[in-house]
This record gives sequence, C-alpha cells and structure tokens, in this order.
Amino acid sequence: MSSESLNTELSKKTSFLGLKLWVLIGICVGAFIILILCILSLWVTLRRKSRRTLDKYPLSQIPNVSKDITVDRVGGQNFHDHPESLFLTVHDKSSDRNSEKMLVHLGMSKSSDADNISQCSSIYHQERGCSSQSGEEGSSGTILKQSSLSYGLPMASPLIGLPEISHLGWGHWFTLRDLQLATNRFSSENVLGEGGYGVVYKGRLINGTEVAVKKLLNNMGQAEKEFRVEVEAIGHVRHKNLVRLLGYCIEGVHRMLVYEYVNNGNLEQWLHGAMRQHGALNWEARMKVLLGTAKALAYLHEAIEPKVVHRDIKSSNILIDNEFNSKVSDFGLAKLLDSGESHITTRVMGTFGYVAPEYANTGMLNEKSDIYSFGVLLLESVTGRDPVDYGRPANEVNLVEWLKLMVGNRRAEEVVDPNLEVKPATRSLKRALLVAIRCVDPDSEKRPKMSQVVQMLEADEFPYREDRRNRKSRTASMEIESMSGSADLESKIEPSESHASESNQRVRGSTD
Ligand SMILES: Nc1ncnc2c1ncn2[C@@H]1O[C@H](COP(=O)(O)OP(=O)(O)OP(=O)(O)O)[C@@H](O)[C@H]1O
Repeated sequence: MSSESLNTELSKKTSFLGLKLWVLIGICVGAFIILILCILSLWVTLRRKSRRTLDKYPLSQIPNVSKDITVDRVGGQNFHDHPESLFLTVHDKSSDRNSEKMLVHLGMSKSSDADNISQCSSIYHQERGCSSQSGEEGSSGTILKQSSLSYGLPMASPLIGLPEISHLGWGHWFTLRDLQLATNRFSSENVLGEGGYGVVYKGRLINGTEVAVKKLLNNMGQAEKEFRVEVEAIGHVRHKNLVRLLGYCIEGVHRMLVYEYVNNGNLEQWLHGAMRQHGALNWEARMKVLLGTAKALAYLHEAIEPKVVHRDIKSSNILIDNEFNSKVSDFGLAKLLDSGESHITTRVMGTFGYVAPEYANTGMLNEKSDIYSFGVLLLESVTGRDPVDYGRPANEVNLVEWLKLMVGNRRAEEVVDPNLEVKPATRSLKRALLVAIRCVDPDSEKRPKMSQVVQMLEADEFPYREDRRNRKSRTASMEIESMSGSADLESKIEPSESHASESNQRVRGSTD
C-alpha cells in the first residue's frame, strides 16, 4: 500500500463519534499507556506497603504478630541476646487475642499483683496514671488512648499532624527523608552529643515538634541490638520521668530512634560540665531530679511486666527539662526480667563507678543493680563529685568508699557540694545520705525497693525509723553486719535519740 492510500485510509471518518481513524488509534494507544502506568504504580505502592509491614514485625511492638513471639527466651537468656530469634519466629498475622497477648507481654502493668497495686496507687497515681487503671503511664498505645479519654485528658500528642499511615501501635514510623528534613540533613550544627552507640541530633518534625534523633552507628550488629533493646524497653511505656520514644526509622542500613527533645541538658552537664555556667544546680532542683529518677525506676521495676532493668543509670543519662523534671534516657543496655526471675546472668555492662559490685563480680543482674547505681547518682548529686575521680587523694578516688569513711567518722555534714550557694537543711542532707547509703549497701538484698526510696525521699520525717531499728536488730542477731554495711553507718547519720523519740511521738500523735 502506498503512503498516499494509507493516508486516505487513516483520514477516513469512523462510526465512533465520527472521529478519524488515526485519531481513534492515537486515543487507544494513549489509553493503553495510561493503563499500564496505573497498574505499575499500584504494584509499586503495594510492594512498598507489604515490605514495610514485614520490616515492622521483628520489632515485636506491632500488634497482630504471631503468638510464637512469646517464646522469647533462648537458652535462658533474654531475647535481646538473640535478636535473630525474633526474625525466625514472627511470621503471622492477626487475631485480637494475639494482640492482647502481646500487649500484656510487652509491658502492661501487673494488675493482678495486689502488692504492686497498692504501691501503684501510692506512687503512680500522684503522677497521673497508675499503669493498670489510669492516665498515661504504663500502657500500650491502645490502652493509653482509652484511659486518656476516660480521664478526659487532652490528647495533645507530639505526633499529631504526621501522616496517619506511618503510625505504629505506640509511635511513628519515620522515613529517612523525614529525619533528613527534620535535622537539616544531619547537619553538624544540630549535633547534641555523641554516645557510645551513635550521634544524637536535634530536629524539628514537619508538625513543629522538636525531637532528638539518635543515629546509631553502623557497627556490625551492635546498632541493631541497641535499636531493638530501646524499642523493646521503652517504645510502649509512658512515664513523666522517662524520655519518650516517639518512633523510629529503619531504612537500608540506617537505624534511628526519635525521642522527645529534652531542653535543659543532663545531670552530668549540670553537676560537672557545660551547664554549670548557668550557676550551680540548687539543692531543691537536685532533689527534684533525683526524686523523678527514683519514680521512673520504681515504675520500670515494679509497675510493668516484664520489669525493665536499665543497667546504665548515670548522670549523663538523666535528662532535665526546663522545670527540672528528670527524664531517664538511653535504654540501649536495658534488660527485661519476667516476674519469677530473680536475676539473669549477662555480660557485665554499664559505666565504671556506677556498677553494683555483685553484678560486676558475677554478671548476675536484677533491679538491685539499678538501685545501687541510683545510690551513686544520689551521692554524686549531694557531693558534686564524680563517682570515680583519679584526680583526688587515694582515699577519695572512689566516691562511695570516701562517703562511707566520712559518715563513719561522723563528718556527714562536710560532704556536701562546696559549689552549692545555699547549703541544704541538715535534715534534708541526712535524709539524702541515708537513702544513698542504703542503696549502695554491698548486700543487694538489703537495698530498698525503688518505691521505698521514693517514699523515703518524699517523707517529711526521717525515713523509716522503725524499719531501721528492725533492720538493725535483725542484722545483729544474724551477726553478719560488717562495717561496710549500711546499718552501722545509718546510726552515724541518725539524729539523737531524744530528738528521734520526740518526733516519733509527734508522728504517732498526729495519726491517733
Ligand atoms: N531526648 C534527648 N533530648 C535532648 N538531648 C538528648 C536526648 N537524648 C540524648 N541527648 C543528649 O545527646 C548526647 C548523647 O547521648 P547518648 O545517650 O547517646 O550518650 P551518652 O549518655 O552521653 O553516652 P553513653 O554512650 O556513655 O551512654 C547527650 O549529651 C545527651 O544529653
């Protein structure tokens, strides 16, 4: 066929709307191309979605995962030591029952534990939220919503205004691009600090929320482990004195954690570092920070199941907001402990000077180890000294030993931080020392629980006078008290007996 006759054929009008043949062919080809493009883009979107869902499973924070995941022990170890076990076991779907199971498993309160409920009501209610019944604390995202509503609390959330599609059960799934935008491409100007496992950047999300983004170092599995542990330990919990994990980013080799931004430095900076330029932290602020820290630990140890042992309580991990509320951070070394487990045996990790002696010596870990570290933190705050300071005379290098020496020589009043402009009231100083000495008792069994520490720090009266007597007589009868134990030292801090009985009477009088 010649080109002329082809032209004539193509220019002929068809019966379809009287369009010419070549126009009709053009429309058909165009429509076909558009159809192919639509199918392609639909396929890409679906693939992305399904990859995301798959990626999310291993973190075990996501509802609808297999019940297999409750088998979280491998050879008696926490599954953090074997994160691969999660990858192997999680492959399932959906049943409401399983979701519930996950919530219980991953950190709902021990509502059946009567003992705990009473502590819960005495301590956690004050913070607006006993985990089992109220408020924000101790809940999964789902429970949080219900309880917040039932309390008529405002639902203000740092995540409002972010794409719905990226909401996890408890937080937000960020893309690398989201976080690049938030941190000005991880610019050095935004660096807040660098820890052992990564660099922390300040950022601002598209909804205006200020955040801290921890970009974990890509160090052969360690980042992955730290990442999982943090998500596992604090992703689903809420407490006023715990830094809130808002979400995370997993993309390629990148692992990032996104936290609420805490704007007033950390305790280490206030006691020994850059924040000192604002003046020495006063006594009341120190005690407020310590009390908040004690409450956070009481919550982790006693109000949730499995309990969380932080393992790295130290001043640089206590963030401070502008009202001097403390926010415990850095859960990269945390371990979860089921009820019924008295301890786990694990590699000794932590920071020199804060690690409990029994854990350092045997690797046997439980919450008592955090309590020891808390005692060191309290002594550090009272004295303004580092837990270990080689710049000092030999008998002062180790803070705990020096403190015991000073108290043993009845020189307790001399240990207070010389930088404090206003010295604390004697009663308040002694209370803090007494609590600290109990917490660093070499016998871990004799250390108080964190809920007791909270009560002691909050008490107006000298703490637990009766209890202390009982402890002393019990210990004496067992004839195992050593000079380094706390009971002997406590008597050196205690006010005189006449004063003691006077105040006891006063307390009794007021309760009769
Ligand atoms: N949510 C946050 N808000 C504000 N600053 C933060 C936040 N999280 C961490 N930082 C700061 O970032 C810095 C690094 O913190 P990171 O917890 O990674 O390490 P570190 O505690 O200093 O060291 P280590 O690795 O020994 O624990 C610290 O100065 C810390 O105060």
